[in-house]
Amino acid sequence: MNPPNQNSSLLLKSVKHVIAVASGKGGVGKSTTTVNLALAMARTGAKVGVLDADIYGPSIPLMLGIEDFKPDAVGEKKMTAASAHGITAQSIGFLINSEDAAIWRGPMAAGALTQLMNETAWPELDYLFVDMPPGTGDIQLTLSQKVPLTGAVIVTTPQDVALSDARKGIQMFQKVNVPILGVVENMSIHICSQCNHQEPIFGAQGGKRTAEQYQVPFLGALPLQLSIREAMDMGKPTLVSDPDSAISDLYIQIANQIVKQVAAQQQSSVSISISDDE
Ligand SMILES: Nc1ncnc2c1ncn2[C@@H]1O[C@H](COP(=O)(O)OP(=O)(O)OP(=O)(O)O)[C@@H](O)[C@H]1O
Repeated sequence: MNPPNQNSSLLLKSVKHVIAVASGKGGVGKSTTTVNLALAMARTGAKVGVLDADIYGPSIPLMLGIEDFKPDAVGEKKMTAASAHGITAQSIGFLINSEDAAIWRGPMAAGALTQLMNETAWPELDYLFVDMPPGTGDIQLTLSQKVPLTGAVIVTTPQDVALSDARKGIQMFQKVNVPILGVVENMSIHICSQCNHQEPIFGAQGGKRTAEQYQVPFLGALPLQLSIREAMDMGKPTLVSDPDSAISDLYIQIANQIVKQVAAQQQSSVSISISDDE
């Protein structure tokens, strides 16, 4: 058996683990979840970065309040990344106009993204989260093959249309031997900011059922809550604006689950390589 993702053509020497965050469907809260999980992980003392590879809607500069950042050259071939709230961030949005990128064909977009990853002067990082473009087409497939991924986290909402796309995402990563670290169910339940009434607007437990169906870990659920959106729009994600809240705690729990899954993957790929050598 082959070690996971052995065809990766990019090697990031300063980055220990690269984690893709993907969703089959757009708008399910992939970027929001990526940013908050990265900040949650940084709170545990890990060195964390985020790469915004969502060419159709690079939103991480806005979410981290760093829209005006412009990378500087480092030597002849590399460029700096931004830093915000204790994490490192690089975005396709710092370099190109998203309206131009939206019409790029698959190979061009995948080429630009792998170049962005390779030509950034990343500091030493324990985890680099890659906010993938939504969907499971050529761009996503090429990225999953070219980037040396430790694993993928799938973000979904609980309704059927999002779940069916999330399943396609799981299948895509499995096809290229990228381990699924788990499924996060976002917008799981709506909590009213006035009366705290809880309502499963998009259905209940769909992400959990999908994880069970594919026998991959269920990492946790996040509510649909006004404060999460408001914090993001201000460039101060919940982990920054309200670090001791129940919501921040949920992100921290999910981040801890991811750390555990990464460790489990490392162990299983070590044992796969050992048995390969025999
Ligand atoms: N749990 C949540 N509660 C409230 N609002 C949320 C939640 N998650 C995301 N949002 C909001 O939903 C909108 C879409 O989120 P986001 O941009 O993270 O989605 P996405 O899946 O990355 O979208 P795209 O695929 O278009 O890039 C944003 O306005 C964000 O603030």
